[in-house]
Amino acid sequence: MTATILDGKATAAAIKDELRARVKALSERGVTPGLGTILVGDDPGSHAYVAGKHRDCAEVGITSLRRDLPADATQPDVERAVDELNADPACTGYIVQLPLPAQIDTQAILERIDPAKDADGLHPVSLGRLVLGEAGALPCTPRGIVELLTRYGVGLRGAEVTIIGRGTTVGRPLGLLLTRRSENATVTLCHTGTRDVAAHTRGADVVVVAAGRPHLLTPDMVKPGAAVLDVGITRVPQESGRAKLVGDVHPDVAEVAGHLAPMPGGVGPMTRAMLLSNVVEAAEAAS
Ligand SMILES: Nc1nc2c(c(=O)[nH]1)N[C@@H](CN(C=O)c1ccc(C(=O)N[C@@H](CCC(=O)O)C(=O)O)cc1)CN2
Repeated sequence: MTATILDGKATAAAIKDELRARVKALSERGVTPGLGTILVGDDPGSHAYVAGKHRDCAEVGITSLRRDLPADATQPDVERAVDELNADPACTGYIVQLPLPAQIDTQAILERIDPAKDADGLHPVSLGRLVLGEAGALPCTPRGIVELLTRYGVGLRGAEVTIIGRGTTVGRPLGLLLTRRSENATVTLCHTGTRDVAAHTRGADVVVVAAGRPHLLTPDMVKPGAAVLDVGITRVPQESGRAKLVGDVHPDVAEVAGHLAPMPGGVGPMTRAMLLSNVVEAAEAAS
C-alpha cells in the first residue's frame, strides 16, 4: 500500500482562494481585516514563518502589521508591543510568534493579548472556550489538522486517534478539539511519560505526531490503512551549512498508512491558512 498524500499545500491554496473572496466582500462593507505579528529574536525558523504569514496576508488582501524586537528584548519591551497592538484599530487580530527567548515569560505575554484580538487561539480565554465547546479562535495547527482530514473525507466520528506530544500549541488543544461532539473521536494523548507509545499507535485509525523527535513513528507502529499526520519539524545541520528539515514520521510509513500528511507540505501550510481563516472569521463576526 502507498498512502494517499494529504496535500496541505494544495488545500491551503484552495482555502486562500475562498478567503480572498470573503475579504473582498468585507472590504465592500468597509471592513479591512489587519493581522499583526510580534517576533522576538533571530530564530531563522520563526523569521521564515512570520515572513510567510505576511505573504499570505498580501495574497488574500488582509493588511499586516509587523513588530520585530531584538533577541535581548525585555519583558516590558514585549509587553509594550502587545499593548500597542491591543490599542491599534488597524490591527483586528494578532499573534506572538513562539517560541519566545528564555528571558521572556511566555504565558504572561499570551495572557496580556486582548482576547478579542487573539488570532492564534492561544489566550486562556480562547482555550477555555475550546474546553467549553464555545465559538472562538481555534489554535491554528489543530484546526488545520481537522480541516485537512475533513476535506479529504477521512472520518473522525468514532475514530480512535492517537496524538504523540502534549504541547499547548498542538497536542493538548487537538485532543480537546477532536473530542468535541462535532468531531466525536476517541483520543489517546501520548507524552514523554507514556510507557509504550507503540501500543497506543498500533490500534489507532489516525495518528498525529507532534513530538519534535526525528522519525519517531516507524512503520511497525502503524495500523495498515491508518491516517498519519506529521507535525514535527527538526532542523538538522548539514555539512553544507544549510539545515535539513526532518519530520517525526519515518518515510517508510507511507508504505503502510492509508493517508499521510507529510512534512513538508502537509500540516504546516494548513497552519498558515487557518491563521488567515481565524482573522477573517473574527472580522466577519465583528462587522
Ligand atoms: N504563535 C505561534 N507560534 C508558533 C505556531 C503557531 O501556530 N503560532 N506554530 C509553529 C510555527 N508555525 C507558525 O507559526 C509554522 C510552522 C511550520 C509551517 C510550515 O509551513 N512548515 C513547512 C515546512 C517547514 C519550513 O518550510 O520551514 C511545511 O510543513 O511544509 C508553517 C507555520 C511554532 N510557533
